[in-house]
Amino acid sequence: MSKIFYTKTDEAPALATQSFLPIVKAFSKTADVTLETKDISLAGRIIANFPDYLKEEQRISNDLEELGELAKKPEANIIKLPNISASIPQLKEAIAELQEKGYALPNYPDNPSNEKEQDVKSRYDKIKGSAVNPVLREGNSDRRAPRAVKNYAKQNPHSMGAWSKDSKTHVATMGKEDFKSNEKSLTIDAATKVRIELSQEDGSVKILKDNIALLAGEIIDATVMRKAALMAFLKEQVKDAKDKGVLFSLHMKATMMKVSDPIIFGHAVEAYFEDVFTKHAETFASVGISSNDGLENLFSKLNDLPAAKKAEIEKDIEQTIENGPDLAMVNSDKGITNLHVPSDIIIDASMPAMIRNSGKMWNAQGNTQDTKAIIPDSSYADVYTATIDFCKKHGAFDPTTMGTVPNVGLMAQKAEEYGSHDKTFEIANSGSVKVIDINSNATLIEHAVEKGDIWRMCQVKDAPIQDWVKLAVSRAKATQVPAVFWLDENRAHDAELIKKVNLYLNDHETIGLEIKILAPKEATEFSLQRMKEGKDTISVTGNVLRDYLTDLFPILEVGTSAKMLSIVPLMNGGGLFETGAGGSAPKHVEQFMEEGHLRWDSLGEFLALGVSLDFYGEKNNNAKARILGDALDSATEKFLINDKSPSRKVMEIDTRGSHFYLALYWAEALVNQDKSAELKATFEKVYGELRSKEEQIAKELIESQGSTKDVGGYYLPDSDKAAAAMRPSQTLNSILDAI
Ligand SMILES: NC(=O)C1=CN([C@@H]2O[C@H](COP(=O)(O)OP(=O)(O)OC[C@H]3O[C@@H](n4cnc5c(N)ncnc54)[C@H](OP(=O)(O)O)[C@@H]3O)[C@@H](O)[C@H]2O)C=CC1
Ligand SMILES: O=C(O)CCC(=O)C(=O)O
Ligand SMILES: [Mg+2]
Repeated sequence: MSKIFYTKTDEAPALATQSFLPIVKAFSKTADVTLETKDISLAGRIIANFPDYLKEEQRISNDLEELGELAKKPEANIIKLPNISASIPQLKEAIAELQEKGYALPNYPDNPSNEKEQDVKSRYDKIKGSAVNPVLREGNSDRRAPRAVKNYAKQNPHSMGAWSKDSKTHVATMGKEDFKSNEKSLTIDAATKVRIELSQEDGSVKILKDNIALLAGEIIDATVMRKAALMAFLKEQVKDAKDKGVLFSLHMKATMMKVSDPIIFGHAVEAYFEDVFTKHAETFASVGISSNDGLENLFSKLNDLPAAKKAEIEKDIEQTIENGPDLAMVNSDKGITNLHVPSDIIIDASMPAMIRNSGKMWNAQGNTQDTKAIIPDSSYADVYTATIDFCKKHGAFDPTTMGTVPNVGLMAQKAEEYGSHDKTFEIANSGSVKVIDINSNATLIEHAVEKGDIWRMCQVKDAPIQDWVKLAVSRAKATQVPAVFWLDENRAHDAELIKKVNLYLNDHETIGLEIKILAPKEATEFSLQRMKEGKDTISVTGNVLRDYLTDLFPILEVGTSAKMLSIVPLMNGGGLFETGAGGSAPKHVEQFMEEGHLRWDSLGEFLALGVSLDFYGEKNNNAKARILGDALDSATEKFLINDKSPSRKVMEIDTRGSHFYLALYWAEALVNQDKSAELKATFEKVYGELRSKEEQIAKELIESQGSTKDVGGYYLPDSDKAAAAMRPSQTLNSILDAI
């Protein structure tokens, strides 16, 4: 019999699971639904990949690999919570925590000097960054705010910072010699294999990657970001931010674009701290400081130096900050800047948060200030420029009246940038990079490159494109809302995609539907204008815009992307149900440790479980599972109407209290249905008890707050301690245990 696979992940969502999963298990049991947990946490993935270093009893199965295989089967039914896409500093922290817990794992070798270290590094590099989503996402993405969520936001609008016409906030982007401007693209006629090679100036040839299999109809693109142009751009921005008196802030995605963006981040650190890096180049090299890992790592490595040297460097850094433009802060109280950790500022969440906050970010004094948002590559920067310009002109959006922009995103089978991880290279020697067809020996794409340039290739297969067009048409039909393909005919890759979109639209009945193709800037303006007028518009986008827009619009519309329904209809018939569109909210864990209050909003989990149960019922002919799913949907609506989402403040309802109310309403809905007398009878008792003890349970849950919490670890918490911390109401626990 098939099962629902529920993922164990990291940080706030993993804590929330400790409280929510016991409820889900207790309820599902009554409908003969089997649930199994799979560990895709960062710690779990590390442990699973190093069995040869570990004791027998420490070894665990490779759950990600198993789920990846399952995702290709029609019976797949996976509930996927957000997991950490680890930057190098996070990966190193996780390794250190595991070593401390007795796992004899090797250190991450920054500069491997032998084969063994090379093997260790390549295993860790597979775990690093966005390593889970591309494996599980064997389908395209359908993300939207359900009607109940929109209605809730209209009645309970979140705060929106006012915008002023003379805000100095702006986006700075390269526009030349970047990934967008240097892109070349073509569609492959017949299946073949290609290799990527670097012809170096001394005449020698270095193979960067061999035997890349391409299918007929596959689109490939390749491009290069030039280091010299990037450095000149970044230095200009440092100066300009100082001149204009705005915050210097860098926005990119070092997690998802795990090869290119940490390098770009490192260049920004070096551009800002140019004097420091020039003066101390040798010292930095001697202790293995890499600008790519950020300031936090730099400061910790200074401890390996003699005290006087350390003090001298710290003073130079302080001086540079004092003389330079103000830096945007991640945490002003703790002195954590935008340049501390590459994974701290992730563009999909950071730009909308800034736009929601009047276009301001935090400065070192803990005040908000206008900002220069630096987005080096110009591929999608226009979207934010257009949004900022729109807010300057029209003022902030009004959540009580604005429309919605759902998304249909192309991402199946490592589409587009998801497939670039193993085809992105920091160029070691000047020359030219060529993509060569192994069968015909023809050069398909060629770029002249210099040392330090970042070259990358992406691919997108034909079948996912067909599936994406089909999904877009079906959403447009289901909602009768205009659908816009965000594609720019002047961009090489998009021009290839446009040909296919026009071709595959012919496969569908589209009479009466409004379907457009607009470049990202125009698509943003079109959608924002409609949104302001209370009208809805479907955005149909490639992979990166899928990521950006499914935080941007939800954060403006409903305050957070945690409330999104996030479905991935898998191409082979299964279902992957993601929980919201946000990340793993590290800030929330910090608050939980300090104050015992967790403000993770599990609405995404509730929505995902609802569709997963429904899907389960349909696939397994299990009527009770569908009743359970329907009841959960009604419960979620009531939950929203009664506003039982976690509060941000300690001693008010938190994640655990919100789960209790969901259970209460879920039981109530099962009592109120008439399709299954058996379920009704079971839940009459449960509901009666939950209702009569509501006050007692709510009190026990609140009283457990207000003190520090210890769950025995960050990346690998102690599951007994975490369960105890997340299930503090004995009254609730015993009712659930009795189901
Ligand atoms: N699908 C996945 O697996 C994803 C994973 N990630 C990973 O998550 C980590 C953290 O990423 P980051 O960019 O900081 O993004 P997060 O989404 O974790 O955090 C940004 C902010 O979003 C809000 N938020 C997100 N989810 C919730 C929720 N359920 N309830 C309440 N508020 C929420 C909070 O903002 P506020 O304070 O404004 O309320 C939060 O501080 C990274 O490792 C990243 O790679 C990121 C995105 C998706
Ligand atoms: O894969 C990742 O690292 C993050 C993905 C993400 O942010 C998203 O899917 O919205
Ligand atoms: Mg995202």
